[in-house]
This record gives sequence, C-alpha cells and structure tokens, in this order.
Amino acid sequence: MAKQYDVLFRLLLIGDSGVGKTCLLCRFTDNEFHSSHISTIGVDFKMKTIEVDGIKVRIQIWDTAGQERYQTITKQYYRRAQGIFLVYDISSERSYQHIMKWVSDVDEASMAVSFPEMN
Ligand SMILES: Nc1nc2c(ncn2[C@@H]2O[C@H](COP(=O)(O)OP(=O)(O)OP(=O)(O)O)[C@@H](O)[C@H]2O)c(=O)[nH]1
Repeated sequence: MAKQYDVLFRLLLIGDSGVGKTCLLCRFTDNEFHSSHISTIGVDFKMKTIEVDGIKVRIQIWDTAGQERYQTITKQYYRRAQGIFLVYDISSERSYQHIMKWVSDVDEASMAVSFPEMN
C-alpha cells in the first residue's frame, strides 16, 4: 500500500470560547462554514494532507475548547503540539487581551513558542 504521508505535524488551536477556532479548522480541512456555535467539548481534531515540493505533509490539527472548565484537559495537549495557533476574534477586544493569558498558559507548559500574528 502506498505511503499516505511523509511527514506529520501536530498543531493546536487555542483561544477564548466563540472566537472561531472550530470554524477556522472546518474551513481549512473541508472548506465549510457553519454559522451555529456548538462549543467544543474538551478536544477534537481534523487532518489534512497537502503536498509541498513533492513531500506529502499530513497536518493533524487539534481543536480545543475555549471554555475555562475544560482547561485541565486541553492543557495536556500543549506539550504534544509542534505548533500552536493563538486565535482571537477581531471584533472582540476582550478575546485579543486574553491572548497574553493563553501565551502564559503555553509558557507554563514549558514550551518555547514563536508565532506570527495573523488577522
Ligand atoms: N461572522 C463571522 N462569524 C464567525 C467567523 N468564524 C466563526 N464565526 C462564528 O462564531 C461562532 C463561534 O465559532 P466556533 O468556531 O464554534 O468558536 P470556537 O472558538 O471553536 O468556540 P469553542 O468551541 O467554544 O471554544 C459561530 O457562531 C461561528 O459561526 C467569521 O470569520 N465570521
């Protein structure tokens, strides 16, 4: 059987509840948008394989719940990720201000991260 991918990247989406993490992921993997907000419970993931210079890259993206009550669970995924997207809602200043709180949570999990800002 042909190899399905050459490299695997595990990425994580974190940010306040309702900022659009699940929507971002659905758009990327399935090119879909759902206007309803069904809060993620704990964590969920989707995968997509893309080809870059002839290399099959499988991207496994973990979508985490933004709600405080799930943070004990979601924080356990920080260490396993090779990259973390910090997501905020551009129409919510509060969600942007909370980004520093998310960054410190990631720091607490002893990960050195560098990230570009994308709006
Ligand atoms: N107008 C607009 N609405 C969006 C956009 N992205 C997401 N939404 C809406 O924002 C709401 C929340 O989106 P979700 O993707 O479920 O949010 P989330 O960050 O995954 O939320 P939790 O699972 O609770 O952490 C939904 O009603 C979406 O339809 C966007 O780019 N534009």
